[in-house]
Amino acid sequence: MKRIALITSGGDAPGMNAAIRSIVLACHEQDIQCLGFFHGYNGLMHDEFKELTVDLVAPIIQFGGTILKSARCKEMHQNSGVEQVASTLTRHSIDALIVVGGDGSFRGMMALQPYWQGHLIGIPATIDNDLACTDKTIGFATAVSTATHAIDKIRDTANAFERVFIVEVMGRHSGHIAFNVGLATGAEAILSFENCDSKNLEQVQADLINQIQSQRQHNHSGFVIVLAENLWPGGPHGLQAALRETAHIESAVCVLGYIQRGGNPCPEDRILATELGIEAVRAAKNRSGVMVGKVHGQISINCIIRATEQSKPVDQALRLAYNQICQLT
Ligand SMILES: Nc1ncnc2c1ncn2[C@@H]1O[C@H](COP(=O)(O)OP(=O)(O)OP(=O)(O)O)[C@@H](O)[C@H]1O
Ligand SMILES: O=P(O)(O)OC[C@H]1O[C@](O)(CO)[C@@H](O)[C@@H]1O
Repeated sequence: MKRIALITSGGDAPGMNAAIRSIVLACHEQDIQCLGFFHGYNGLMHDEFKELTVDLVAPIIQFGGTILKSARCKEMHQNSGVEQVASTLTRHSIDALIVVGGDGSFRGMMALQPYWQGHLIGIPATIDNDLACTDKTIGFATAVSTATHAIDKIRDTANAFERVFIVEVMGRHSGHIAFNVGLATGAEAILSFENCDSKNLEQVQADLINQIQSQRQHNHSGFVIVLAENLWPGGPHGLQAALRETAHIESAVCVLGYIQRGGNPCPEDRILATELGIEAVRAAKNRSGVMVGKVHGQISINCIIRATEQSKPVDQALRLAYNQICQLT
């Protein structure tokens, strides 16, 4: 193997830079040239790249974002776009492409498979943690930590004003961030896909109102609701209006948004990214169509189809813990 291409794709995740660094260092050690293409699949489409050297990546492990930039790329949903990417890889005599990204980015690799003979390796990196075949994705631990610290601050003002707060967290359509952050902050309520029947939100709303009203009778502290994005019609403001209109409950809304995607990666993400980067280069020699992950503390290499198609529910133990805490408080 002489030459590897590398992209970061989809939502950026803290730890992507640590993965880039590790891949480049592993390539250097094995005399493999490493070309970094910019802006996800767009860079492969438009031949926008730079050779990644040890000097370039040496100081980046602690930084959020990605030095290769990231993007979504519409053209990848059409055969002509995929063919263009394949032709760039062929023209540069690339032996393997490593994609650092989420499930969509891996679907891009699957689309590429029929058009390109080189080896395709995925490294899971998304704050959403919605990829199977790995306990955690790169960026998730940092996002949970960032959101936890933010809600701790919100808690102070919620208590001081005895206010209900609706805090929206990211996760696209999965509740990994919502459940972990909700438990870590002692949120009074977690509303996510896993514990709310989206076809019966009226019942969810009625239960929530009961919970708020009964808490009001017993103590005068704040009430923090962690709400998963894309769950409630109209988002957190929709829920805010519903609480006001049906029960005269006033609340404040805080959308944590992109703050969860930024910032320096926590040690756990740096270490995970470093391990997966090294393993990805090793796998690129003789495997293709696989994702390198970590399951129960061990490196695990699985087919990207399985990683993207299999669902990864929020840990049952986490949901049980939340239910028990709710009964105790
Ligand atoms: N079905 C598909 N076929 C081909 N390419 C795809 C497909 N789905 C996604 N892609 C490519 O991968 C890119 C990234 O996908 P997406 O926007 O879903 O982010 P992601 O990798 O899932 O990361 P995150 O969810 O963290 O943002 C898309 O912009 C597109 O270029
Ligand atoms: O950057 P964009 O395109 O607004 O995407 C936001 C989405 O990306 C993520 O941050 C990562 O997948 C999701 O949590 C969120 O729904």
